[in-house]
Amino acid sequence: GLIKVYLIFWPKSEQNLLRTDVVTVTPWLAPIVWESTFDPVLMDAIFKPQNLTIAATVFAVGKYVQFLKDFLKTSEQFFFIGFNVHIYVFTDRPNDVPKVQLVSVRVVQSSQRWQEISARRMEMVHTLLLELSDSTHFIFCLDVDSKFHGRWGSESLGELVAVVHPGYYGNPRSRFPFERRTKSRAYMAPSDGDFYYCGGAFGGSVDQVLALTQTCSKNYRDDEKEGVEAAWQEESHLNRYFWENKPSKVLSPEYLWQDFKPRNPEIRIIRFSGVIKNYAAIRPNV
Ligand SMILES: CC(=O)N[C@H]1[C@@H](OP(=O)(O)OP(=O)(O)OC[C@H]2O[C@@H](n3ccc(=O)[nH]c3=O)[C@H](O)[C@@H]2O)O[C@H](CO)[C@H](O)[C@@H]1O
Ligand SMILES: [Mn+2]
Repeated sequence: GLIKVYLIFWPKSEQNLLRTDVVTVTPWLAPIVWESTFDPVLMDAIFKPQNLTIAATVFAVGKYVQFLKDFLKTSEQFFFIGFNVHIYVFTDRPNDVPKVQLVSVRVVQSSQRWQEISARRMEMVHTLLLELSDSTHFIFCLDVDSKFHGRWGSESLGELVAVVHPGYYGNPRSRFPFERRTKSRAYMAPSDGDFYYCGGAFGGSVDQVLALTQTCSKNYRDDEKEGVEAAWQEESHLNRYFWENKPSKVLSPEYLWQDFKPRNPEIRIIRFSGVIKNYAAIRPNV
């Protein structure tokens, strides 16, 4: 009797599975994943027998192909080790894609504007997912200008998964860079919003990400027809989507840090991080 009650309150190692310095659950009871809130061995023991296939999409258009080598190399070290992983690389320079197993290359058009390259990812991911729905269980859509530095695994799986943007999580909600103009379909009122999520990493089940990419790409296109481009392109539409459709799991900024930022004390591990880059040298426009 007593010992079982004790175990319910203090599973396994009480020091390890407890974080009191950060918020670990949302007001709609979705977990927020931080180091030491989960047991990686236990998570893998639950998910590995399910024989899941995990897809990741990454766009490397124009000069961004230079980031592929490190992205792919580090994904082999840290991303869903021991799972069936398939990476889909979208590029206009297929000959520059490093030869790595389980990578598929899809040729896409470039654009004169980085904003369009970034924003059009949504509809291309949507098209891909229509083909993958039978063979793939979960998908993550990731920025290419980044490297893995630590485990990113089964603890991140969920129906609809958002990553808290590393740049704003200490700010009051009113300072989140949501789209504030009512003429955009990404509009968020001053009191709206839970977290500010990043466009550089999100995911979920194939069905959920199909719905997300359909809505976000349609809203981006419909805005475009009216001459409107949201403040942070698809990231703005993504944030509006997650406001209306709450993520079932939220990943902490451990899952997308930025190399130029000093590591805050609550960040005990950096799993994935954007590299420092010279925007003027690599983007088609500034
Ligand atoms: C940390 C984070 O969440 N970053 C977001 C932020 O970007 P960043 O400043 O990190 O944007 P970025 O330059 O990495 O562009 C986003 C992604 O688009 C692709 N790309 C872009 C330009 C190009 O010439 N070729 C190319 O392939 C590439 O996969 C890149 O990783 O703002 C962007 C604005 O829309 C996106 O929301 C990014 O996801
Ligand atoms: Mn990026």
